[in-house]
Amino acid sequence: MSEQKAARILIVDDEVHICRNCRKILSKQAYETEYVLDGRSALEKLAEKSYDVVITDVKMGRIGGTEVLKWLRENHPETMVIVITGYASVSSAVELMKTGAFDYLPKPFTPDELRQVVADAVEQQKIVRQNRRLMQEPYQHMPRLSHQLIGSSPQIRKVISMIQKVADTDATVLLSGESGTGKELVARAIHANSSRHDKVFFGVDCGTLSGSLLESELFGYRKGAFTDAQKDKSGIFELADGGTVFLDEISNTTPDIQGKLLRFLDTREFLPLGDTAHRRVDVRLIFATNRELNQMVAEKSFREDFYYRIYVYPIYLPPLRERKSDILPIAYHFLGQLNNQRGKSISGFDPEAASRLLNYHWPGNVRQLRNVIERAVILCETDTITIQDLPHLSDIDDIERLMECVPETNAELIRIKKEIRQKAVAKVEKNFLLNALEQNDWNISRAARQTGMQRPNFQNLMKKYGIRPSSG
Ligand SMILES: Nc1ncnc2c1ncn2[C@@H]1O[C@H](COP(=O)(O)OP(=O)(O)OP(=O)(O)O)[C@@H](O)[C@H]1O
Repeated sequence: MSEQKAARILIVDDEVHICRNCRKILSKQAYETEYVLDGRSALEKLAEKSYDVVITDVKMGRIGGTEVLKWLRENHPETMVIVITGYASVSSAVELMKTGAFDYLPKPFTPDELRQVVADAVEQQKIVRQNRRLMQEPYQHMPRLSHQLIGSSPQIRKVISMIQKVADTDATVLLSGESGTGKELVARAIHANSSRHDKVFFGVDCGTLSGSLLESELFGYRKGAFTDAQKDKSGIFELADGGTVFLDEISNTTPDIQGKLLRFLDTREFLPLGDTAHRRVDVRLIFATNRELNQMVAEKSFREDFYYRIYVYPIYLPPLRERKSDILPIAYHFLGQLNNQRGKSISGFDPEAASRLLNYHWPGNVRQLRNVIERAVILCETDTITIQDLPHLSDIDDIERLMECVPETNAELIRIKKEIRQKAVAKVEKNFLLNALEQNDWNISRAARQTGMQRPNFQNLMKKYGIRPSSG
């Protein structure tokens, strides 16, 4: 089912007003809904066509929710089942969850509760489907993309289309995005798809070279230009004649270098240190930054004239957490590579591991994803990666990594503070719930009472963190 199309939902309940109400609430969400009033009709419908989510009452005549669930588990294991139960029969709902229901809704429930549980089920189902597809045919499902750029989110499609449009021009490109989002990969893709593809591609990390060293690396020097210049040395621009030079971390250059690059961009001429004759070369330039250059211009820490000269064709690489649908395809891509490298034949991720990958924050973006998969491939002893093989994706690691961040802007500071707060609170709330439940043999009422919290609130908190009674 495509992401645009709404999910198809079947409601099964012998109380017609419940069916109608559910239908009314869910139709507003652009879901396609149908209802039937008994288990037998439900099984007939389910045999006719497939549904993404089935919401079923437990007790209904001869064929109840248990039978519907059992039939679905055997025949359509990917359909998510939500069980509606009367308060008294919560324990049977819990039993049903142990046999594979996605969640349960105690009666009476509010429209918001229904919407939330259905949205969660639809989301979970997407993950399960995408994961299964990728597990069965990892490569056939990869769209054909330029230069190994994996992903099919709208954002990555836009990047690819921008690469295709600009590659075969000589336009200067400015790539921006957080660390590890794929800026260098995009620079290489531009080069590989340009008429310069059989010429050299030079990547220069401006962040690691000091001003004078960077200058001599880029422009070269003549013997005697400075004390250590024992002989002439060609610079990168000269060596890259006909090709592409990728200048990474351009925000780290001095105003002096920026001025020289500005002149070079205007004329494609440069003067090696200690020389008197200008050289002219044919080089395409691609710049990258993980800082907000316009802000640096406003703060006068980046030259404005240079900024406008390089801001010709900007391409923004969004962080991985903002294009979640790319996570699993990229993960499977790395898994394939690493299987080959390490002589393993791991077929994929189990649903829980896939969910963890999808819901993680990925501060280090695709680079971090690759490292995580590499570690998982090393740790994995079966043919499927489980969360045991993803030990570093825990909340604590996440919080610690956030605490190491050095925000560069106020907006970033606010975002990071908010994330630390949310994750830390989530960690404490989960500890609180698990501790109370464990002390009370997973009896929710007793656990709630012991902590002094209302049972429904306690239960809502459990739901928020996906803590199910069956976990006990
Ligand atoms: N869409 C993608 N598909 C496949 N691999 C990707 C993708 N994006 C990034 N990668 C891989 O992720 C790693 C990091 O990417 P890259 O070095 O291009 O990031 P970057 O933005 O240049 O990082 P930095 O700012 O730290 O230099 C590389 O191994 C790269 O091949």
